[in-house]
Amino acid sequence: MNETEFDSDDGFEAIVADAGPEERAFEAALRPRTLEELIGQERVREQLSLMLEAAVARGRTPDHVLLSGPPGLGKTTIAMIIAHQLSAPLRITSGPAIQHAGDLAAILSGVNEGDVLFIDEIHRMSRPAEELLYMAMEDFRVDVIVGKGPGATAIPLEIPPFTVVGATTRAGLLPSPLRDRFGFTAQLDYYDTAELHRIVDRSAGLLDLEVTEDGGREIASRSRGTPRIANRLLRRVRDFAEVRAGGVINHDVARDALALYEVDELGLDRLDRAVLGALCRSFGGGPVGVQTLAVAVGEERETVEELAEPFLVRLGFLARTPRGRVATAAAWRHLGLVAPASAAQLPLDVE
Ligand SMILES: Nc1ncnc2c1ncn2[C@@H]1O[C@H](COP(=O)(O)OP(=O)(O)OP(=O)(O)O)[C@@H](O)[C@H]1O
Ligand SMILES: [Mg+2]
Repeated sequence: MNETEFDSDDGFEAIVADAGPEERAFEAALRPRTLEELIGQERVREQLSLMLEAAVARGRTPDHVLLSGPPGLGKTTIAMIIAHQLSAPLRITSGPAIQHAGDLAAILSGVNEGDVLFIDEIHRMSRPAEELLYMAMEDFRVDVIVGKGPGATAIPLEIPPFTVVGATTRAGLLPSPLRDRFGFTAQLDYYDTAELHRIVDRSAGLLDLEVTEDGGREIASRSRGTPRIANRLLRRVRDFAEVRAGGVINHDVARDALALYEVDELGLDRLDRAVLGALCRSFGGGPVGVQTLAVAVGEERETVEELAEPFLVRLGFLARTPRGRVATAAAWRHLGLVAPASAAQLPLDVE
């Protein structure tokens, strides 16, 4: 095992980790405000634009919208755009904040006609709240149960027509009665390098940065198909360019800055490489249980499962098999190691 690669006391600043307040403000500043400003996701953009325009023309509230897809692809951004295009107020809540049906009833009783109610992480609502929500979405009327036991009474609550925009990273976890109440579902996909390049250029423009063509492409190609990561990398490269390179972001500056931050040419960060490194060097390429793997890199199991593995799986470097995690021959190659003859080749028989 190469200790220096991940045996460090400053922990992993995973490039996909949750943002702090400063990062969130930066993100908010770069959010496209209209459908025209949104880059990529052509089909979703066109479908939404049609639906919203039709609703406005008819003077009706549009269908409820469900946005699903991995983190950082634009769900919150699109929810805000929907309200903006409708010139409607946006009310924001989230699944974890709605644990009792009463929490939702309180929100619904404050809804005005035409409001857009954004429910982030909608798959994390409680069951009773989910049931109340889909009744509200369908009939614009719910019975709120007041009191308990034999004395409980149902008080009908009329809700003016409104639009729910739900966002989820796990559409599969939504019960189908709830999923069925959404007239429009958009599945967001990873962005290609050309789209990410346009996003980098747009952000650079907003931040008044000079980024050359090859500099922008270098950042885009290390962004893991994800706009949020493209913006994050741009931010780090900006610091480097300002302090060490006179401000201009060209190919070499982008490459050197990202090398400094340990983001490699495929976008793997230190955590990703630590996981792959442990898998290959300490466990001979697996199979090894995820818990054992997590201990080997000094991280929580959830961190490995949620932050590192999805991308490694997407790249075809790691497979989740019934017997544990397995490194593929491509993973060995990426680490500059010689794959043993037994190393898994894709496609694998997995789960
Ligand atoms: N299509 C796009 N064009 C330009 N920028 C985008 C696009 N999609 C996302 N972004 C940028 O990426 C950042 C993250 O997007 P957003 O917050 O909407 O992601 P999300 O899908 O809601 O993520 P999460 O699941 O973590 O909530 C935003 O700051 C936004 O500026
Ligand atoms: Mg979001």
